[in-house]
Amino acid sequence: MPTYYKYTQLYNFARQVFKKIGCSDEHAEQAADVLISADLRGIDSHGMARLAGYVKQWEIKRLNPTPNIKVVHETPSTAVIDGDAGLGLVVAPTAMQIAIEKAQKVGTGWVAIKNSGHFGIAGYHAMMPLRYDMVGMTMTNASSLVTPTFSLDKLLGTNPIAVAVPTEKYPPFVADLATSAVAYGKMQILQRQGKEAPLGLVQNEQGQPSHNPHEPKIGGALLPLGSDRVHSSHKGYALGAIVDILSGVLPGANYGPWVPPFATAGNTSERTPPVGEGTGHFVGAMRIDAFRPAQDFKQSMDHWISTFKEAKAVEGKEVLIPGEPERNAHIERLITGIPVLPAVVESLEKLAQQFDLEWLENNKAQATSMQ
Ligand SMILES: NC(=O)c1ccc[n+]([C@@H]2O[C@H](COP(=O)([O-])OP(=O)(O)OC[C@H]3O[C@@H](n4cnc5c(N)ncnc54)[C@H](O)[C@@H]3O)[C@@H](O)[C@H]2O)c1
Ligand SMILES: O=C(O)C[C@H](O)C(=O)O
Repeated sequence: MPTYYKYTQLYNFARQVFKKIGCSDEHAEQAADVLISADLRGIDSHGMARLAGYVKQWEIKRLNPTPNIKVVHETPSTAVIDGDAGLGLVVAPTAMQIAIEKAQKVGTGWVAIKNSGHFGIAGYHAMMPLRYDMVGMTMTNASSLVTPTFSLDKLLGTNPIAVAVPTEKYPPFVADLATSAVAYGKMQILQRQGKEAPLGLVQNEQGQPSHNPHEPKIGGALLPLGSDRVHSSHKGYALGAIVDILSGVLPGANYGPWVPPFATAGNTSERTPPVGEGTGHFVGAMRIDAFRPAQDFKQSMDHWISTFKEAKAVEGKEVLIPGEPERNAHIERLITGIPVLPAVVESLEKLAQQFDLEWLENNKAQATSMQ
């Protein structure tokens, strides 16, 4: 059974932990905001559940809490950023801010990032340009846990893509998804719950279908989006490869199996020597009015959304717009609080002890009253 916490409690706890590892106030707030947005949006795989993983990165000296994030190459519409081994949770929003400023000046901004780390949910960064009437796009490579179609080798990360599009009266369109059949974080949730994985998400060491959510740690792997060749895993493989090339090869970050493992990832071995610097991301912002008056576009987007919402649904189901489930979770969790599984509570309790924070003791009572 999960325990429910107010998002402000979790946000403050995460912020304090980031400060304890040496982050500035500004960086700690930014990093905590990305994590808590994941939990609020119902993406339990990438919120507070990952906090201990970022601390672990710092403990093994893979994370610089005081990075000098700088532009190392640029044109009016593009830049390459060196994240100085900082938290991806901070480096990616910094890069997106630069992309937005470029788009404000010349219509679009594209920023490739090297020497960064795990950036949390791609959707957070992709949504940043929305308030400027811009389309946002984000992607990142990640620890290699995914096989290319027909392979036994884990050469790709779960490499997510997110695209956020502004609207007039409807909530924005926000597609935010791993290019693997499932994000590894969802396997971690099954591991915490002691549950099996449905077939089609992982394969075992021999490349056979498996129900074991631990497979990526014991010689097996995650499958690309599509699961197998018959069901179009070659397209998931291609999408994951595109993300890896733009995020890794383009800026000079590591790519493929050289992407450094995130501390809690299934694949813990690091392939050396590296072929680039750290983990890579790619972000972009496109000003709508560089193409068409923003108001016209947003009205058409509303029409697009209403058309899809009105589509005839199969019995007992509803057609959803990408971003809708997360927005519904956000509204609900502001009221109910955020459910945290026992294994995650335990990891947070350990952090509280490690950093001499009193958070969990104080909040258990309040948490109970929210259920
Ligand atoms: N930082 C990293 O290295 C990394 C790697 C992989 C994934 N992630 C993050 O993990 C999170 C989860 O990814 P995932 O692939 O498990 O997500 P998912 O499989 O839950 O898919 C989510 C997307 O599908 C949409 N969606 C869900 N149901 C829908 C429906 N019925 N109709 C229309 N759209 C629907 C959602 O709105 C969302 O855009 C994402 O936020 C992603 O960015 C991060
Ligand atoms: O956990 C990782 O290494 C990548 C990502 O966050 C995922 O959940 O797939």
